[in-house]
Amino acid sequence: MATSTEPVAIVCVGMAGSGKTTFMQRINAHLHSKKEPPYVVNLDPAVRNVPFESNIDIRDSVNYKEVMKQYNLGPNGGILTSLNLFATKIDQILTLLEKRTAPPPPPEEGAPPGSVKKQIKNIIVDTPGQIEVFVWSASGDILLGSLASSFPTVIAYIIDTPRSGSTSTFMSNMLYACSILYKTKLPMILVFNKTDVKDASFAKDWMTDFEAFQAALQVEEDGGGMGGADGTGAGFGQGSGYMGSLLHSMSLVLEEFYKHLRVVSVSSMTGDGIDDFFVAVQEKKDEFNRDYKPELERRRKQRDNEKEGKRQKELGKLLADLNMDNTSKGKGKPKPKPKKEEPETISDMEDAEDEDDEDGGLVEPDEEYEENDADEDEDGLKKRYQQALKDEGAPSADDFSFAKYLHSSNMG
Ligand SMILES: Nc1nc2c(ncn2[C@@H]2O[C@H](COP(=O)(O)OP(=O)(O)OP(=O)(O)O)[C@@H](O)[C@H]2O)c(=O)[nH]1
Repeated sequence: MATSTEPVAIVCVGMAGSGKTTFMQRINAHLHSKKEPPYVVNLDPAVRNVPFESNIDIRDSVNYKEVMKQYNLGPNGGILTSLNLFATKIDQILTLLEKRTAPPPPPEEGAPPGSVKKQIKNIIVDTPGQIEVFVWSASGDILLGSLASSFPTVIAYIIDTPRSGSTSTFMSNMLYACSILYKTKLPMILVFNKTDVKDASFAKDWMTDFEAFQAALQVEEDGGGMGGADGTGAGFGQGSGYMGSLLHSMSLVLEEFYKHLRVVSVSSMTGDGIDDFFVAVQEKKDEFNRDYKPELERRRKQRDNEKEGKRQKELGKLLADLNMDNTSKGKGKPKPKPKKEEPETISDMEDAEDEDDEDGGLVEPDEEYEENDADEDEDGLKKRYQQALKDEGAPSADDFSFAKYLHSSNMG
């Protein structure tokens, strides 16, 4: 059962330049000032300098430049492959996180009050600016999924407020956030950053008041511009009715999506709004435990059942290959192997080799196998197979003797 001391994982996601790293630095400093130092994880392999100390840094285990050189990749491929390599260590990472965030042992008698260790309550995670590389990759899935299966996990989507000033750039950002929410299926906080440059109240209004968004849209249409790259609304679309009606429809569609979000405005530069952000984290943590966790557990159970079904199927196939199933029971001899035609061409030969490979290296039982088999109890054999097919736990002594038995019968 969830407790309020249970650590929460905050994953910072956002477009390049939105201020993720500066925001990470700010919340890190904030937590330190509250004497609640967080556990810091950096998942951006391409970042040059991180202005804070990380407890786990992807760059310590994967050299992004080397990965690019070795696999002949571009920058995005390099980040993706680095994340893939890092994701293979997820078990070790989780073990470490669980160990570090566990409640400390009770203090020894007479220990000075300052020496008592505090439990880590926040894990903060920085991600690459190439959102799609992280959110839409298998490794991102593994990293986020594993984190969420161990800790309440919250996505902080960082938005560059000054660059979201026009209705179209604002809408693009919201659609991106929407896709992340549906892909990760984790609670999300929208963090409007850089509010020292531009106040985010306009964005809050647009999200809560449909009329306000429509009015802004009208002003932009009348002004003949539908949002330029600078976020000011100049230069793109030139007031085309198409853009206006698309944005209008989008705002209606997104109304439902907005209800699931918590919005905060902060300045990573000045520290404004950071307290608000942590209130939002607490709310979303409770929401995770209430709504998301049962769904996660349901999905995990479903996956386990599917895995078990597959395992049983494999077992059936294996026994059928060895002619150990009920249909062959009592018949004594395994089915004779059909005589293969001599290959006439190279491709025939390759096909024949492929067919052999499909057996997974298992050869048909021969006469000697059959003799050995007579002594072998079928049920016992099934059990041993089941044991061998289990993907967890160390192999038993039985497994080794059975492997030896299989090996010798194949060699015979
Ligand atoms: N004025 C202002 N500038 C900010 C704020 N937060 C970040 N910046 C600036 O925005 C720029 C980008 O910030 P970063 O923290 O490097 O952004 P990022 O999202 O980590 O960028 P990538 O690492 O490329 O993904 C830097 O020049 C920061 O100084 C803020 O709250 N206010």
